[in-house]
Amino acid sequence: MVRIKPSVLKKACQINPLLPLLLPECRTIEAAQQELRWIQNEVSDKKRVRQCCMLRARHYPLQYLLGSQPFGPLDVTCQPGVLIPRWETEEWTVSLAEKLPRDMAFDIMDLCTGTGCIPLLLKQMCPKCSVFAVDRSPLAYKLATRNSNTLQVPLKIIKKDILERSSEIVPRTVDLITCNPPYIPRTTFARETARSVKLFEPKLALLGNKEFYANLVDCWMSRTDAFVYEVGDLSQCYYVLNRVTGDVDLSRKWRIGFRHDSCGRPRIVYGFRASGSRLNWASILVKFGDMKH
Ligand SMILES: C[S@@+](CC[C@H](N)C(=O)[O-])C[C@H]1O[C@@H](n2cnc3c(N)ncnc32)[C@H](O)[C@@H]1O
Repeated sequence: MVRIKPSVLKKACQINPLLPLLLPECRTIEAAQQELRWIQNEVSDKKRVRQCCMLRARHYPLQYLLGSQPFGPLDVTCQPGVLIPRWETEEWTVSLAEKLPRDMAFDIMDLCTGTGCIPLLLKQMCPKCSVFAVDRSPLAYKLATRNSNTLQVPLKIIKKDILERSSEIVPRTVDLITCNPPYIPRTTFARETARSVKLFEPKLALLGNKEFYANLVDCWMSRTDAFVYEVGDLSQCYYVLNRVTGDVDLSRKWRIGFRHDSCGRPRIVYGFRASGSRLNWASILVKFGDMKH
């Protein structure tokens, strides 16, 4: 990472002596000023504002300090030990929610739910749906429950390891599965992950690779009509595509697409049954991404 020039630090200090503490994370004076305003808005006590800035200098995440993160129309409570919702996830979740039918009752299950941000937003925007949310972390389970209660968005929250026998999680099939699994491979974690994430966000939420996409094909596709899975790179999209096209039965029954985020990075692999579903997924997901199969 490029070091901050002494001239920038000096200029920041002249504006406000707290700004240099925010520069290591914010990088520019303008971004540091914005962040200081956010902290001052949330924290009235001057001593506490300084403490927050000192924690930021040590790369402590802003959302853990302020206690929340906007996610679409919702303000989701954040706590250490549970992944902070990302803008990339918010972007596709809002786009998906806008495409789902509002006037129909159907079932959604969000796997690896963390704060519950994805199912909370889907349920908020499609109130007739029944929405399940699953996570193996006790902290995530507690926080998703708290978010569901405080936002008054009812979810059925389940504490379970999804890589274990999936049949025991919910008693039936669902119309749609969403999932943002841990997808950063160990080999790239140390090199490519931001320091604040490496130091302060839970490894359980971050480290993973093909196992969650293998689990999708092996366990979950038989129990849903459609799925939307976040990915970290194109190899994870192609893993799912190749597993489906390499299997005569799956290949005949399923359509698969990829979606990029607004920065042009691969972000989603999604799929739906070609026929026989309660909902017309081909028309719902028609402009969600690019069909590959
Ligand atoms: C990348 S985070 C996503 C959190 C949230 N959905 C979001 O988008 O902000 C992955 C989540 O998966 C959970 N997790 C990891 N392994 C799991 C497993 N085997 N079964 C269920 N949940 C798991 C972690 O606890 C974490 O909350």
